[in-house]
Amino acid sequence: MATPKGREDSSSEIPGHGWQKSGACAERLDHPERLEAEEQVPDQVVMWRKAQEFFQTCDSEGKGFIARTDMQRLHKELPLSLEELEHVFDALDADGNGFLTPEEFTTGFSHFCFGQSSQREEEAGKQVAGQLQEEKVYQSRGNDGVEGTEHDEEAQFQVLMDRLGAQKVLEDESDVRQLWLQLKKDEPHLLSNFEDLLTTIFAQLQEAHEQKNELECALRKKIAAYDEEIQHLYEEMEQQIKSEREQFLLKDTERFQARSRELEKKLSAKEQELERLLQKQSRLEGQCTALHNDKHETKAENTKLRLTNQELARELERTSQELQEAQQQLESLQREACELQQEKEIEVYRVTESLQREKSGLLKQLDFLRERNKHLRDERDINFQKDKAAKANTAASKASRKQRSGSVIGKYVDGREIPRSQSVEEDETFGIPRRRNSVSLSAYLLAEEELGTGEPGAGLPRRQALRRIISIEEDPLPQLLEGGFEKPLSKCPEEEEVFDQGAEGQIMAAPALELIPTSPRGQPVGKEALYKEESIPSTPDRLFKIVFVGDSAVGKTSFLRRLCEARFSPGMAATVGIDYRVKTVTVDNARVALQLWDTAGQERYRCVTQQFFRKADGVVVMYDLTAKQSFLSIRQWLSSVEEAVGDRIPVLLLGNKLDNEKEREVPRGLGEQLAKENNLIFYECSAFSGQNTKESLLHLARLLKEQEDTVRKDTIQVGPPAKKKSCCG
Ligand SMILES: Nc1nc2c(ncn2[C@@H]2O[C@H](COP(=O)(O)OP(=O)(O)OP(=O)(O)O)[C@@H](O)[C@H]2O)c(=O)[nH]1
Ligand SMILES: [Ca+2]
Ligand SMILES: [Mg+2]
Repeated sequence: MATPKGREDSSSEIPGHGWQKSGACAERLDHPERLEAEEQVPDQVVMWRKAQEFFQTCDSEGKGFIARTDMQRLHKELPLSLEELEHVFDALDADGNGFLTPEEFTTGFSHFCFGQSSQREEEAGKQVAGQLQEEKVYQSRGNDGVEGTEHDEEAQFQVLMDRLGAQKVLEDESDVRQLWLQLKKDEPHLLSNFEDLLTTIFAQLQEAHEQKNELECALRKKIAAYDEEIQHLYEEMEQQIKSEREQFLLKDTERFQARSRELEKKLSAKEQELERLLQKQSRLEGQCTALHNDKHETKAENTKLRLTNQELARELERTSQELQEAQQQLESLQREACELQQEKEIEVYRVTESLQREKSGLLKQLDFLRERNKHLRDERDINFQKDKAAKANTAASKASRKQRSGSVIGKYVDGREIPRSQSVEEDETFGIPRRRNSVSLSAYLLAEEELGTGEPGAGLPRRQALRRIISIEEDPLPQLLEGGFEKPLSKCPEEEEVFDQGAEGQIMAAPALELIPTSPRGQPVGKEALYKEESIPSTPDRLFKIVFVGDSAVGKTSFLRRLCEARFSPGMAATVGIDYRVKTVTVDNARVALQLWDTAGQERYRCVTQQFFRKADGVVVMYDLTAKQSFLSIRQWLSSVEEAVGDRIPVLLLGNKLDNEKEREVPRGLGEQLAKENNLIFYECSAFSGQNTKESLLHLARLLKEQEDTVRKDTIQVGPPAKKKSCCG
């Protein structure tokens, strides 16, 4: 729509509800000098005013913006259809948010107007150019005629189209050409309107097109911006994602690393566990193989043991059979031994009987001879006797001070003086243990000795020697106990003289009998002592043989005398060969008979004493604690005992003469140490005072009894419990 050239000035402020001074207009108002410059151009201000009126028309509620529906109100004001108004709204809504701000409205409107006017100027220029062209064309056409007319119309139409710039907006011009030509023919007066309309439309279209282009380019820009933004955002997003991812990866890596570390730890733990399990498995396998081998070995051992067991069982069976046979033989032998023993005893009693008869015969003869003697005795004899008695006393006292001569008993040991009793020969024949039989022999022998003063040594008259038979102290025979001998004994004390065939062969009258210590009953003290202890003599439960050894003069004989007769005789004669006593003691309610063998300490009798060790059950080794040499010989005695009997029998070490403390040469500790080294029983004692004489021997007797009990237990354990049977019934 061509707008009037004239311009109105509008110097008035445009009050606006929401109106902004925008763009050029705002500039004009701020700079009035410009306004003059522009008074020449009032159109735009008019347009501006128009625009303001339109905006207010649309924004009747005064919201400050126009919505689509408000735009419809312009329908009355403007010759535009609703669609066109829509187009216009879209064209004006630069930011496409569905609302028109005052800026968008005025910008769009002024654009439209200004664009129009500039366009118009352009168009005007073009028009002029177009007219010029037409004139030319017309000039040229003028030459062509009718054809030329159509051609002209076409050209006109083309010119019009060109002028309108339809090429840009119209794809197909045929309809318009047709309409134009139609109008040109039918209604040429409308042609200008039509052309105007076309112009407007084309302008608008063009504008729309431009706007569209602008929009497109704005859009493109926007899009570009958006794209850029999106790109930017995208990049940011990318960055973020990347950083996120990196973080995530980092975290993930860390987590992964942590996890992998954890897993590594777990793995290493598992590996260690596995290692341990493998070791354990190998150990267990080792144990298993070891057990397996053990099992085999055990099996093999088991079979071996089973076989051994079977062999042992057979062996045991055989042994028990042999044991039974041995026991039967033992029983038969014991029976035989008992029978033999009884025969022996009967024999012994018979011999004793015969001996007694002989003795009583001899005694009678003796008495008879004495009677005779008494009558025959003259003064010479009496003088001689006195001299002899005096000499004998001095000799006896000298003898006890100097080396002593053999004991009385020793004379008999040579066998020269007394025929060996039959029983002794028989004993050797039957090999029966000599103990019992040696009792009869030695009882006989002892009886000899006892008859004297009890002081062997200075020769005892034969008479007293004989009397000793009467007082058989050990194991008195039953009929003897009927007191068959008391009578001759009681007679003995009046008899002072007894001949004695000493080992040296000299005959000496015995000193007056008053020397002989006798008990009130006129018996030698020893016998009484014996009775005291054995109120009711009975067969002892046990019988042990004990041998006394030690250097000469240590006090063996004195010890035995103290023990058996409870008395001490100073100035004892040295023992010759062997001497023997029996002492019965009670140990733990058992009666134990001790055969005490007294040996001679002097070197020259060593061979005799040696042979007596063989059958010993126990040995007593004695030294004199006032004579060091006698202690030094103990080791020698011990070795000869060991040689003879080994170390299987108990040995009692006695340090004698404890009463003589002031002359002690051997300290107690030495004796204890020696005893400890050789596992001996040790006591210090005194035959003189009797200290420790019984205790030491009781200790030895108890040890012997315990040893025998142990041996018995073992024997009984081996075979079936044999019936308990004493040998002599
Ligand atoms: N002080 C004292 N003297 C004693 C003791 N025991 C013996 N005697 C004396 O020592 C001397 C020797 O005594 P015997 O008993 O004959 O010695 P032994 O060991 O029998 O000597 P042999 O028969 O030669 O082996 C005698 O003079 C005794 O009186 C004692 O305990 N104390
Ligand atoms: Ca808008
Ligand atoms: Mg002696």
